[in-house]
Amino acid sequence: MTTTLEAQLSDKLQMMDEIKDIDQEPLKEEEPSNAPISSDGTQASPSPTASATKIAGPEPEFYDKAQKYWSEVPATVNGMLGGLGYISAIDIQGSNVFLREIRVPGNRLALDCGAGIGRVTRNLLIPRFNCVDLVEQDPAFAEKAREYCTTGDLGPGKVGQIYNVGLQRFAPSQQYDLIWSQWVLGHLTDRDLVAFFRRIKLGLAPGAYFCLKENVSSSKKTVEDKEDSSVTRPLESYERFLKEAGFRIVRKVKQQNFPKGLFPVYMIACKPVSKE
Ligand SMILES: C[S@@+](CC[C@H](N)C(=O)[O-])C[C@H]1O[C@@H](n2cnc3c(N)ncnc32)[C@H](O)[C@@H]1O
Repeated sequence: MTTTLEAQLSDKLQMMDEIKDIDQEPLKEEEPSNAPISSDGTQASPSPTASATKIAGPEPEFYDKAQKYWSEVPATVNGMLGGLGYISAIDIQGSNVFLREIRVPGNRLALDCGAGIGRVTRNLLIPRFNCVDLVEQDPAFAEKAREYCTTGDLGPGKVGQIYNVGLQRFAPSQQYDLIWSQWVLGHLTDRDLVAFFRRIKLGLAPGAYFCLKENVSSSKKTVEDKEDSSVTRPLESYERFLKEAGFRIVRKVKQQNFPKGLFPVYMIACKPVSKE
């Protein structure tokens, strides 16, 4: 099993399997269903409705494999970053500069998508927002996030709902001042990604941003990682899918100062076309 991000990335670079987009059909949305963990962190499984949701084609395998992969990863910052825990501070610094530049209008409530143990919530979002909700598919990470984001001087009040569900089934039930999604969208199929973007749009308060931060491929092709069951898309794919879902891109910045040999990482801030 690949243990470090460096190793994973070199695997990916070696493979450089140039694959077609997983699903290019017109997009039909699945019924989403969220299962929040209660504020004491006790409940951690999808609702019966959610688990009854069926996805056609090869997708269940794609999601099941990712779930299995992450279930074997330690619930630590190092685990979240594939062994490159030391890049966390640089990453957060880049994100902070990005958020400062776009000037997020509100500071009431934010959402962290694919939150893992809450590394982004704790270091980027909690200092800026009164309350942060999280979405994370792995139950152990979701449990850990509650602890990681409420210990020390952080206090319990800053973490709201933790939704233990895959983003492919998540639909926001609140209006957020910022929705942040980092290093997770490669785990969604193209079809689910666009459907997710459409649902996320409905969870934005007036003037709010949806931001994504993702690896992108250096070529114009999507690169597949069979081990963690993810894809690394070209930047153009994210731009196209955002547009297709009704977003306009407000700012796009490449993360600086990451170690050499990694995929380029981009931050994109966008707003719904119809709302502004
Ligand atoms: C590379 S980690 C990033 C975690 C966090 N965003 C960060 O930057 O520290 C990827 C996370 O995405 C989660 N994940 C994978 N597939 C997912 C899905 N379909 N829906 C929601 N989360 C998912 C994994 O469980 C893992 O916690």
